[in-house]
Amino acid sequence: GNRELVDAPPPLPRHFVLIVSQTNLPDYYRVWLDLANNLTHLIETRKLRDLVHKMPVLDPHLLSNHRELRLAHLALGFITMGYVWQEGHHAPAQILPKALAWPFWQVSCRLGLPPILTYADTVLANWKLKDPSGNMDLIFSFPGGESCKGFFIVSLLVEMAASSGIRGALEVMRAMKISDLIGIQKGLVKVTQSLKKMKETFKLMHRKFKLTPDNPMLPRGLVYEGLSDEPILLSGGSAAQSSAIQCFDALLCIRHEDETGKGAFLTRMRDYMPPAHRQLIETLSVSPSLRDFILSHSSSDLCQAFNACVSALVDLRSYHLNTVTKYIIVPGNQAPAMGCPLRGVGTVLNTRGTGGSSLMVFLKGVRNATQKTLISERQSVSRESEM
Ligand code: HEM
Repeated sequence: GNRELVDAPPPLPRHFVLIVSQTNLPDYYRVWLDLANNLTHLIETRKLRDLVHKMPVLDPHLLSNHRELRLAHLALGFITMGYVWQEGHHAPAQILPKALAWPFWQVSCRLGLPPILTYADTVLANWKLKDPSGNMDLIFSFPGGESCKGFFIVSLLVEMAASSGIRGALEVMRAMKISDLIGIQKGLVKVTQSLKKMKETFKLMHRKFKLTPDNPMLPRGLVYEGLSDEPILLSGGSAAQSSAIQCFDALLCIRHEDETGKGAFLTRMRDYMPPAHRQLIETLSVSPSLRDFILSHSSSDLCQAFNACVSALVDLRSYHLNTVTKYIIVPGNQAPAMGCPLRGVGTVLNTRGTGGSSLMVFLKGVRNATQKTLISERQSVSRESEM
């Protein structure tokens, strides 16, 4: 099972095992699932584009619920990525045929997601249980075999480790409303533990997973036939679209806005998240500031709990930075042209030609902004003396 991929997969929480993922659509959509299920083979034998050209334009109206829509988005997103990149880096498709573009667009509108493969597709919606003991498998895969699978499954395990932290964040907000200092502290401890678990889980990412998570150049974007004559530029799936980390940033009042555009990039990534996730981040961001609350209540326990939480997020980002260095920046460790195409049709941060320096500046900037949110002894003491 997943044991081949990861050293010691953590057991799945019970509530997770009880969720059965959607893997089927009404029979009318069989052609989508046939293509998506055989994607690796169809890309490797270069048959996918021809089959897409023969595909009928299906009406997405028979998709009746959220889960079917998410599965359809995932399938159409995979087929789209395969279609665009079938011939490799140097010959990406510029026009998405109507049989793909039209239903993908409609499904995306109903979900409030962009018509491109997102992190919410490849990581959050692309798993199924392989056996009752909780081993997971992907629903759809790209060429790139175990690397591709390992990358998605480990990302999913990291997200699962974040779930108790999201609950902790909500507990903090609730406790703050009624000035329950112990409640805030308990919630923060939960978030800290979750961030530590995320980092531990992240370590399951093997160096042998070779992939290109950055976006290759498709500077002119993609024309969605029948929908827009102008090419549309969208970002590729990236863990920067993970809503969990942005929720923690919002809770801990970590601000990334500055002249380098980091904040704008991270805010833009919210457009690639499911609307309910985006909404939660926005609600947390406009809530009264937890940091100011803590500064105004001279409780050293609370200060410590807050700082432990921020430090755990700094640690997670430092670990991520090191991983990125090993995967992307270190020369000679470039992924093969047709690795795992977790790619978009626009550029996010151009790592090519700069030796990855702009990427490192970005990631370090994000980490440093996190660090700056720590409450220093001087700040807490000066507030105390004001009181
Ligand atoms: C080998 C594994 C990974 C690599 C090579 C990698 C690479 C990158 C790159 C290149 C970026 C810059 C933004 C972009 O180009 O889209 C980024 C950002 C980001 N990644 Fe990863 N990533 C990996 C795994 C993960 C995992 C498992 C997570 C956890 C969910 C994660 C969370 C993030 C976040 C939150 C950002 C936005 C910057 C921030 O908020 O700190 N990454 N990553």
